[in-house]
Amino acid sequence: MKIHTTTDAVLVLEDGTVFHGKSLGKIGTTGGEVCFNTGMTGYQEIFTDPSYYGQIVITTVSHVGNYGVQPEEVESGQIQIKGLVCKEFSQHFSRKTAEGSLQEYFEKAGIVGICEIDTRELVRHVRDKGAMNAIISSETTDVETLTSQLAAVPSMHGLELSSKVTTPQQYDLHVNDTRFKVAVLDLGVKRNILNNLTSRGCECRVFPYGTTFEEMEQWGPDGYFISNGPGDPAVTTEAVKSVEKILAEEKPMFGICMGHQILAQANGIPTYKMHNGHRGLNHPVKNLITGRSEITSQNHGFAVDPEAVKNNPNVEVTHINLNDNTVEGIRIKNKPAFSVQYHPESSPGPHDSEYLFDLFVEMLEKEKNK
Ligand SMILES: NC(=O)CC[C@H](N)C(=O)O
Repeated sequence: MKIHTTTDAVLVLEDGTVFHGKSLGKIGTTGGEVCFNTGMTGYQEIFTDPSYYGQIVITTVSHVGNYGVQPEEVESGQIQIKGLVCKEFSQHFSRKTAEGSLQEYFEKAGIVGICEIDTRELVRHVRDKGAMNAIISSETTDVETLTSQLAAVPSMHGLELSSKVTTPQQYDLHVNDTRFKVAVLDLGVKRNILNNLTSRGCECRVFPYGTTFEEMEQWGPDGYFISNGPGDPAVTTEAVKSVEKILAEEKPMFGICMGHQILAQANGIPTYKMHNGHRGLNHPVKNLITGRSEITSQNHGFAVDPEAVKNNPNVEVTHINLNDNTVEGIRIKNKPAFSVQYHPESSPGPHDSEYLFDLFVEMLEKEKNK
């Protein structure tokens, strides 16, 4: 195995904090919003999840790269993170099915990162101070230069990013025995969400961000799926317009993460930026309908306003987060529409919540037989 040489690298946070470490991936400079993921496994799925577009990921797991990479573990066609921060970055990998090292994978994709950082200290800092922008460089360690470059990194607040990661053109996913036709509004959809739909007999037509309800409706779908995606949901307004029409026409719909935030907004419920988001595979959520709890996979930095949900006569809270009571799921009273803030497709993560895809299919069945 070819071992790549490392060089000094530096991480500069928006609040002036500086961490020194070693380079990983491509030698270069990169900026984005720092966020931390508390999962122990699943780095390739995380790095290719389009919802991470524009973000620098810190992994709290201390050892990254040790099981290499393989093509089946991608959630989209490319690496989406802007950069990686970790403690130990392993250039050696050991797994029978792995096809290459994470180092080569990053180099090929031009991804810059930094390792040999005290990630415990860094995560505590970000946890206490809240989400902020940062810059990583292995080209220069001159903090002054980097601080001035950091000023040009856009704030995640008010940033529309779905248009950057959505499919450029609509495409179809066929299944052998089509039970239902589902129109997917792609705000940055993860592959495993689509797999969960097709494996349940849903033929999907995936539409780009900005597609109107009328354009999707022409295909004659049985229901709609509104996907996850990066950026600030408050400015993902084109999707809100489509969902308002889906609701007005009483068409079945299911939304995940960004899709959940869009369904909330279509009901007049605003979103807000969290102090720190939820990112990892171990977030406890309670289903208020069944009383059962589930361990969920999460990746979001915004959430829906709990007061506005409570005061909305048309919306019911179906799931809450057991760590901080944030709203994790809603359904619309007397309409076939529901959504969750977390990721039932997991990937990576436990499969406790896959039942939500079954509920969607049951809903499609019920509506079709009406
Ligand atoms: N995974 C997602 O869909 C994330 C939604 C949104 N970008 C957020 O951070 O809250």
